[in-house]
Amino acid sequence: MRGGLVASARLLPRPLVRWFLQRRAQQDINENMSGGKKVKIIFVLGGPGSGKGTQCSNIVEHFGFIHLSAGELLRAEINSGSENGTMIDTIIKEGKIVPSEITIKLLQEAIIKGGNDKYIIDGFPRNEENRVVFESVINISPEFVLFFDCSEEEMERRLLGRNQGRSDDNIETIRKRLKVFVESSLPVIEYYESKGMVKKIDATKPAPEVFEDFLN
Ligand SMILES: Nc1ncnc2c1ncn2[C@@H]1O[C@H](COP(=O)(O)OP(=O)(O)O)[C@@H](O)[C@H]1O
Ligand SMILES: O=c1ccn([C@@H]2O[C@H](COP(=O)(O)OP(=O)(O)O)[C@@H](O)[C@H]2O)c(=O)[nH]1
Ligand SMILES: [Mg+2]
Repeated sequence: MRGGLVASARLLPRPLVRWFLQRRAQQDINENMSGGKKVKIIFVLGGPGSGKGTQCSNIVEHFGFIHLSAGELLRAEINSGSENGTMIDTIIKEGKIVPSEITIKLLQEAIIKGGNDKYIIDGFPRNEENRVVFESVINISPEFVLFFDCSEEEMERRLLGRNQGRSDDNIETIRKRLKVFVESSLPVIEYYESKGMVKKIDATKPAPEVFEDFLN
């Protein structure tokens, strides 16, 4: 039966399948919110190595947010041995951006599982398509967007010293990630800037000072 459904879904036009999945996602999030407060989100953006993860840990310690790192969710998906794992692994090693549907589904599941009303989403949306699909599927606008602004030399230096055994923290992939950040992620920040939603922070400073600037 399930196989039959999957086979029929393959025969349907992609826009129709996408519409159906969006309806399902909105329903799920709405059910999660029913009886509770409206879910609030903050996006945390910045180049690779700008300190997003470090500052998100500080923020959750001081405020009652749940920290969702899109990159961590994707790495967990690889490690779970899911059917998409190999594809995600290849994309991350190449420094490219995973298809929106995959990342958004993982974020949606994490929001529902979190059962909280405040989420800080780290490293997403990474391109305009991510942003548009998230808006239409999840239907929540961020309260504001934090942008950790850091020089490329400093980001490169930090990533080479991160030492977390990541397959993408090597000079070749780092250079590709920096290029993808400029070409695909900066336009997302510019979009939110045009709406007056960005809090930009100088992230080249030492981590405690960056957090101080966030608090002010
Ligand atoms: N302000 C900072 N100054 C120096 N090193 C930092 C700073 N913030 C983070 N780091 C270090 O740089 C590396 C990348 O930080 P991380 O928070 O993982 O960045 P991102 O999530 O943006 O890639 C880590 O090793 C971290 O300890
Ligand atoms: O929404 C996302 C977030 C991450 N990634 C992939 O996961 C990698 C690592 O992301 P993460 O945010 O963990 O890296 P960071 O910027 O923190 O170093 C990225 O380079 C992308 O290949 C992605 O495709 N979509
Ligand atoms: Mg990170």
